[in-house]
Amino acid sequence: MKIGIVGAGMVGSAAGFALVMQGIASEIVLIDLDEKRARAEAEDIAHAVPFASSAVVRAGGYDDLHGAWVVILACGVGQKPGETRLQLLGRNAEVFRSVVGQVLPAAPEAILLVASNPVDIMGQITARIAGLAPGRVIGSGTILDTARFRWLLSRHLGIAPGSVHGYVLGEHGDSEVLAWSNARAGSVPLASFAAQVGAPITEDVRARIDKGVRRAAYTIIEGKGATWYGIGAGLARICRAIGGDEQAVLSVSVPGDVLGVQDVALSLPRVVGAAGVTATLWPELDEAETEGLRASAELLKGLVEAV
Ligand SMILES: NC(=O)C1=CN([C@@H]2O[C@H](COP(=O)(O)OP(=O)(O)OC[C@H]3O[C@@H](n4cnc5c(N)ncnc54)[C@H](O)[C@@H]3O)[C@@H](O)[C@H]2O)C=CC1
Ligand SMILES: CC(=O)C(=O)O
Repeated sequence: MKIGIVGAGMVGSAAGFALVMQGIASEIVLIDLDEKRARAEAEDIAHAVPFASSAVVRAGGYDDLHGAWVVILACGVGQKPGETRLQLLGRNAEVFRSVVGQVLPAAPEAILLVASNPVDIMGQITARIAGLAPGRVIGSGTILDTARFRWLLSRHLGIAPGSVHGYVLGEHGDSEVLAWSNARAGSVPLASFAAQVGAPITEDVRARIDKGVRRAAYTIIEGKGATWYGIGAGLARICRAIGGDEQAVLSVSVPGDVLGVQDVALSLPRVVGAAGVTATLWPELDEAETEGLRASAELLKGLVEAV
C-alpha cells in the first residue's frame, strides 16, 4: 500500500516510522514545505527499513502522491505549552486550504486521513473542500485518547490493554467524553471486573484516569514540546485497517448528525476498511455521558460554522 504524508514534522515522521516498523506500507512519500526536513526524515526512516520491512521511503512533491491509497495530513502547527487545540484553528485552516487542493488532483482515489489539530474541525473542513464520498475523509479523532484510556485502565486492572474495551468519544480535546458506563475488561463490565480483582473504580481512580486521558497532551507538551509516538502509532493503526480492509471498530471522526446536532464531525466507534468509514456503532451511554457528548457536538458545531 502506498501512503503519502503531508507534514514531515514530529507527527508525520512518527507515523512514517510506525508504518515501516509494522510493515503496513510498501511505499511512503513525505511532503513538507520544508523540503530539506522531508528529505532528512525520509532518509532517517528509510534506515529503519532493513530492520522491519521492505518499504520504499522517500521525500517528494504532490505529483508523487499518484497511486496513494491513503494520504495522511499532519501539516501546520501544533500547540505551544498551555495552548488548547482549538486555538490552532485559524492557522491550520489556512494551511489546509492550500494543501488539500494540491493533494486531490494528484491522488483522487486516496482516503484522506487528517491528524492536524483541532482534528475534528480540520477533518470536517477537509471533507468540505475535497467533496469526497462520506467516510473517505477520516479525522484520527479520539483514536489516541481511546488508547490512553485503555492503557491507564489496563494498568489499574493488571491486564493487557488489548483486553480492555472502552472508548473516548466526542471531540479530540477538552470536551471529550470517557465512556465509562460501557467499558469492559474482556467480556465483563468494568466495575464488576475491577471489584473481582480487588481494584475497584473509586471516585479517586476515576478522576485520576480522566485527568490522565484529558490532560495527557498538556503534560507531555509541557515536558517535551509536542506529542508524536502515540498518534504516530494510531495513524498507522488506521492505515492498517484500510490496507487490510479489516472492518475494524476504531474511534475516529467523520461528519454526521449527533444527538440532534446536524453535520458535525466527532468521534464515535466507526467501522474502518478499504472504503474508509462505512458504519457507526452507537454506544449505549448513561445520562451524563449523553449530555457530555451533546455538549461536545454543540461546541464543535459552533466552531466549524464560524470557519
Ligand atoms: N490528532 C492527534 O491526536 C494529534 C495531532 N497533533 C497535531 O498534528 C499537527 C502536527 O504536529 P507536529 O508534527 O508536532 O508539528 P511539526 O511542527 O513538528 O510539523 C508540522 C510540519 O508541517 C509543515 N507544514 C506547515 N505548513 C505546511 C504546508 N503548507 N505544506 C506542507 N507542510 C507544511 C511544517 O513545515 C512542519 O514540518 C499539529 O496540528 C498537532 O497539534 C499532534 C499530536 C496528536
Ligand atoms: C497534541 C494532541 O492532540 C495530543 O497529544 O492529544
